[in-house]
Amino acid sequence: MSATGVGTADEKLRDLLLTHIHDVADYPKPGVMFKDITPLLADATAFAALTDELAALCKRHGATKVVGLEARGFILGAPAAVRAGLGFVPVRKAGKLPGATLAQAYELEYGTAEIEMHADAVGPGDRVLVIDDVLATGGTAEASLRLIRRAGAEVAGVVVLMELGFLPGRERLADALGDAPLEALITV
Ligand SMILES: O=P(O)(O)OC[C@H]1O[C@H](OP(=O)(O)OP(=O)(O)O)[C@H](O)[C@@H]1O
Ligand SMILES: Nc1ncnc2[nH]cnc12
Repeated sequence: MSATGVGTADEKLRDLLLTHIHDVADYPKPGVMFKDITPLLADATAFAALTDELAALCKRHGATKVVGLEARGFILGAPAAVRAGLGFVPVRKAGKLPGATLAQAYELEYGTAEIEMHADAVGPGDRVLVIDDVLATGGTAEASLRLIRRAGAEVAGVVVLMELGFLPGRERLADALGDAPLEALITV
């Protein structure tokens, strides 16, 4: 699906999801149109439909584990993992995990950030699907793929609820993805 497409969800699901994602102008900074998923989370029908779709994608992509990206990726990834019968692995912002970690720094629009994963959370034999709510610049997802590969696991793909198609996230992710798919349920 190209960045200008509508995403991989069918029309009925797309409409249900879009109805429950609210645009908030100038949050957290002037010029940003924030995509607020809290109305979707608060609607049992929409949240269940999203969880079912994400769980189906876990199975379709042959995942053995789900990685969720702090914090909204936890909210979407954890129920999908449970529904798919898979374990869930949190990738956290630096300094939040108690065990031995792998850390990966990445470039933000301005400055840098760092995420971490427990070093033994995934490994050889695992096929890991990354789930998050939004793909924007792609920096967070790209760094997560590097962590997964550094831990010795295979990347099954990246699934996001929403891709901001006017930003170059897909292009930024391309090298780290290799042959693995990037699937956005909705592209705006
Ligand atoms: O593609 P990128 O430019 O990397 O941006 C996407 C990331 O930004 C948001 O997370 P944020 O860091 O705001 O954290 P939160 O989920 O804790 O609010 C979003 O949930 C993604 O994880
Ligand atoms: N516009 C946006 N809305 C919600 N989450 C985001 N993460 C990065 N950009 C975002």
